Amino acid sequence: MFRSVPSILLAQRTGELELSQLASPRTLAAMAPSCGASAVPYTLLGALLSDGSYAPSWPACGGRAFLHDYAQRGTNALLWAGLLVVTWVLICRIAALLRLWALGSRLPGPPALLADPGLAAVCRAGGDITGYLSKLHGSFGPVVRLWVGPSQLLVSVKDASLIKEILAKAEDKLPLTERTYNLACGRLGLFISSFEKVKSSRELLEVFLNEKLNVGASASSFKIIEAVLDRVDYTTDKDSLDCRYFSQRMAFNIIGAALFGEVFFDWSDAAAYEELLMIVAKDGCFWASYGVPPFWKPAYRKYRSLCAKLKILTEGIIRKSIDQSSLLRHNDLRSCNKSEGVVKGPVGCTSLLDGIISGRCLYGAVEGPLSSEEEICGNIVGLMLHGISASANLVGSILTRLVLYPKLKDQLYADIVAVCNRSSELEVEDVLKMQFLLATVCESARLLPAGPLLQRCSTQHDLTLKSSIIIPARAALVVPLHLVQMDVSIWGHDACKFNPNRLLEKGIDLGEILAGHKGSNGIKLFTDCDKADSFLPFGSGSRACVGQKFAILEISMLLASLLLNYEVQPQPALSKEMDLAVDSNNLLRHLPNPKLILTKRNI
Ligand code: HEM
Repeated sequence: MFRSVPSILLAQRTGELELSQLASPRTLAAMAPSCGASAVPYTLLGALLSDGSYAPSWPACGGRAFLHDYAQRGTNALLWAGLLVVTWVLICRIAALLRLWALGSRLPGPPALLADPGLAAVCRAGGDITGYLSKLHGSFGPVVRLWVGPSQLLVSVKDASLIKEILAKAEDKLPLTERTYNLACGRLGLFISSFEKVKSSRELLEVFLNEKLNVGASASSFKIIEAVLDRVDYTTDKDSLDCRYFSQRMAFNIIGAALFGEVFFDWSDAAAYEELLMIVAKDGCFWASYGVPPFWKPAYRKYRSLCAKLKILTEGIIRKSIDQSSLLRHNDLRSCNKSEGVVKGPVGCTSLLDGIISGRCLYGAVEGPLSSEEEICGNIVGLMLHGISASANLVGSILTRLVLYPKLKDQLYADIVAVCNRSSELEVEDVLKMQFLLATVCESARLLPAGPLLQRCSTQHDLTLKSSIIIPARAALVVPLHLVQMDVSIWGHDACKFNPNRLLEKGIDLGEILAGHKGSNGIKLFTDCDKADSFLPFGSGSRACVGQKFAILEISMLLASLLLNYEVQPQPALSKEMDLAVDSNNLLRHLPNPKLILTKRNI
């Protein structure tokens, strides 16, 4: 058998070498008598520590052989180490895959093929995932597993108590969600997969969002809503407004003003920013679904350049907002010094951004999750993307109902007028008393969740549920929101019907619940456990929406101001189309996009 070069050299040193064992002419050359009899050191350390007895031939001959051999051995060692690492990674991957298959196949679901053909067909046709999951839950029960690919397991859960447990235990978001936000926003501390990493950013944001709704801030909150209404854009069509576009404008201005303060209203790039945000929000998930970013595709490169523009515009408005806040703070300081000598704390923040910056310091003097400038910019873009699309969706559905059901509009108007004192300005406390209005916003959110599936996962650990079901780590957990929030066994025979009164239970004060809510785990609006666990438009548990209270109250404030100041009607020509959207049981078959006419009320 061949011997390795090191063993030959070792043999050479010990004098046991036989010529027949020489492996190559190069080794022979290395051992030629002309190189002198002194032994070549075996290691580099040996060479350095040697007494120099081989010096006459080193480096001319033995030295070269030694270096050659040393390089060869070094390369071999590196290759071996690399091979061992790759083998180890592969073994771990295969073990994890086998484990996933073993645990996954214990869950009920269609026969385990590597990728479920039914789901693939539904996705290819851009079809109804909820309908497909509904059929599977009918056949397999409240927990169903599906193979999306050989290493991708999807587990859908429909039972109220299991959902509660899962949403509390599965603390991570799907890596795809993080990739989507990262692609669009750059580095950010919110919306990322790992709960551990997002925890403190969530808490900080919640504090500032709730602070915006503080009693002291209430007047300025309504000023924002009034400014938003003043900006209702009649330029495209003076007589009517496209409902979807109007809702988007409202949401854009509310979230923008909350984040950047009133400077947002004078921003000349606002329209371009809104357009960019909408494009980026639409395509983000598609591009993030590529495992390797498709740099070779011109459409992808265009998307990246739009994201870069979005970032530049965001940095611009952040700078404006910071300038305005420092000016205001400077003026405040001067007036405070003159009057009482007291300086305002972060409660006096003019915008959410101002709050975030003064709470954590923009320039990294305080280390923390929201401390880097880049991260603040990323978080702001993320909040704009998520907040605007989710809020616009909800505002749009409520406005549609207002024009579809004139009775609802009258009821809401009566509720608003009964509470507010026309002689003084509206305040947040007033809205907290408008029970029917709050119930309308929440019931609309129940019927039209922001997306069809609530998604979670546990990236590190398997989830063991009380019912001894084990869900393997990294499986995508989904809750089909339409099925759960319109489940007849929980919500009654009128589960699909719009009925705000279901939230107005005896002894329940929605305003009190909302005002008292401080945590970040979701608000409990129902006393019935199953209903509370199945009401998930804002999610629930460890990753529940931190903007829930803010969104419900801001949207209620917007509607209160809108209905108080304007008469909202559908465009007459479209009334027939509206009728077609509602069936004989008064159920909305699909959400149309009506044109609205707003007429200023004579107050
Ligand atoms: C009608 C409006 C909104 C709806 C329907 C909505 C809905 C949701 C939903 C379903 C989630 C995922 C929850 C879960 O996985 O359990 C979420 C997360 C989140 N929402 Fe909202 N949201 C709205 C408005 C807002 C606003 C206005 C903000 C802030 C300005 C906000 C901030 C967040 C944040 C930061 C998260 C991520 C939490 C995390 O990853 O830990 N949301 N939202």
